[in-house]
Amino acid sequence: MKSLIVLFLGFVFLNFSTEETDKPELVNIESLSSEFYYEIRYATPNNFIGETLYDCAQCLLRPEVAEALLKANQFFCERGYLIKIYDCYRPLDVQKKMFKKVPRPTYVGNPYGKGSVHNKGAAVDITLVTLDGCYVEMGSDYDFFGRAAHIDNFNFSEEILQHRKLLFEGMRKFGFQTIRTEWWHFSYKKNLSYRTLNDPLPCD
Ligand SMILES: C[C@@H](N)C(=O)N[C@H](C)C(=O)O
Ligand SMILES: [Zn+2]
Repeated sequence: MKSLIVLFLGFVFLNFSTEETDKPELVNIESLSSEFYYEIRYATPNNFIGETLYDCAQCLLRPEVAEALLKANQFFCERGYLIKIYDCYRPLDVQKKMFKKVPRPTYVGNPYGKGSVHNKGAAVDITLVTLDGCYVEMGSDYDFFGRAAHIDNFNFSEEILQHRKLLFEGMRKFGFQTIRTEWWHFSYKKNLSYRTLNDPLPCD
């Protein structure tokens, strides 16, 4: 019995140490693929706070989430579109600033409750663009907090509904979940074991 317990503890310890030493917690998606477009709004004052919140424009994600996003991008590419990234990992302190401005958990995850899946490096805010980077209409601007952003609002042209349908289909296919109030937000399903982070973006 004693040796079984020792064996079990050894196994648990080895698993933890492998996870902590071998795998980086977050990867920069640019190091995995050059096929994304970027408009990291929180690295500019053009966002709903009106202030620059990040020191640099980077998309950091859990490696598993980054791999899933690469697969989704390939899916869209085969259909004539690519992903444009608005936001990925977001430090908890930035979440607090956002929540102070918009204390509505349906639009900004509550940093004093569960937080946001962005704070775990496991959510993305994205849209689609054409292969050469041209705008694709989704029915509202990014971070428009109102009915026009809701995914259960079907009061749009057939073209917009088709764009949204494709976006949701591609993302769900590779393990992302939608939320009802924001067409651009996708949380990776398997995020429960990831911890919340507050490290600033690693800008050189
Ligand atoms: C603030 C917005 N871009 C967003 O990501 N909202 C969700 C709900 C979040 O904060 O997790
Ligand atoms: Zn989001």
